[in-house]
Amino acid sequence: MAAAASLLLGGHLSRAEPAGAYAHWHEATQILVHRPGEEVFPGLLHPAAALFADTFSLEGAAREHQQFVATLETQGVDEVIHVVDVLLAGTEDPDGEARRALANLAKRMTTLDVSSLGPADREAQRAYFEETVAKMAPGTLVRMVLERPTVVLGYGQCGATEPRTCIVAEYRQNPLMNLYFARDQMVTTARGVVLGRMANPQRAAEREVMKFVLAKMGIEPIYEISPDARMEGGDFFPAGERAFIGQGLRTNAAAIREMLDHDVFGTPEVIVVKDAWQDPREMHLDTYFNLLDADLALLVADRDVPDCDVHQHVKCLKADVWTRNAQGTYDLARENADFVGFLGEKGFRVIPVSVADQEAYGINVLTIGPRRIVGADGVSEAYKRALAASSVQATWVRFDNLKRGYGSADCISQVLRRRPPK
Ligand SMILES: NC(=[NH2+])NCCC[C@H](N)C(=O)O
Repeated sequence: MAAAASLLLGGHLSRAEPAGAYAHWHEATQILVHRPGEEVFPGLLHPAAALFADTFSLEGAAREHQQFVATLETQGVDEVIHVVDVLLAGTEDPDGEARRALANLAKRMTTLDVSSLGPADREAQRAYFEETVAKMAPGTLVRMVLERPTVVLGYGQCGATEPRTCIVAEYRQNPLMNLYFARDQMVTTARGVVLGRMANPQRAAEREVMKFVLAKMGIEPIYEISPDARMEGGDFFPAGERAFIGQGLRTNAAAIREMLDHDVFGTPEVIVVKDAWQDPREMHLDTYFNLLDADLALLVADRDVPDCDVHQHVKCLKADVWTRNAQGTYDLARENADFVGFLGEKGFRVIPVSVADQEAYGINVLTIGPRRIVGADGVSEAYKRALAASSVQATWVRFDNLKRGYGSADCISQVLRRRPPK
């Protein structure tokens, strides 16, 4: 509520302290989310093309998202900020800067295809479109951003009773169906926000919208991954002295190299977790690994194999350990170290999670504080007992629809600020 109020009053949310998360188990205080809306509809027609696991009820997913946000608020998260609220903030004034900026973004996300028109009509239609955008309601501009329509103009008949030639249109869209997975477009490190590059073309445009949203919140990314590299937020965990980053299906070595070279982590150590399996069921590090506290981690049981051999066991994890030297650059201190062994060495006890509970998104829980998580229900009683036995306080919400987009609580939350313990 505080968030909505300051958006309305100030027009943006800029603050003295920059965004940042020093450790994944520190108390989450500001979370950016997007409730799935009409932009998801085409994905329900062909889930695979949308990077979804299955079709689902959009109304159901929206309701589940609302309940998730309500749960975060009752669990004490200070601010849960919605992408749409940021887009709309301050746009009531038709001559204001906020509306002008939103209209420009909306125009960049929309295509007016005049290629089958004659030269004079092209110009006239472009001008007409400009005039139309200038009069649009802010909500229409937001739909343009989320649904990314293409209006294909051509010549046709005005109607059955009117044989004149008219301009007619066909409509297509390239919507941001996965925007609700708000973890993935960026990472929040100890130093600030790094804007990623999505691995799949279906999600490529999400970064521009998130960049706009961050700017409006007063958050300037400390770095943006270059167009040739790939990095998605689901692969990253800040962990105090160190940061973990997955290298696999979605995030590549080139992006991690850039992040090291530009010193975006701000940690003495960076652990690159190398996944040879590269299967969509475990597309990001946060689908098979998670951190619940300074000494407690989750790992899918069939990867919890010490001293494994990648040639024998495709889900075996190896880790490259980079350490920061006196010049502030990183050296490769250990290559292909045993990941499970490394966790033990650094004092993390692992709760092994069965493949069935992993598939129920039991690992993709959101850590909102030390040993405090919010996750999707549908996991086994045995798993709930294992968490309780490690003093983990878990709140379970129903995500029957939402998770069929191929993700759960962690994937839908971008924690922009975490508060270190006093
Ligand atoms: N952090 C995550 N695990 N995100 C899951 C993203 C799911 C989304 N449908 C995709 O394929 O990109």
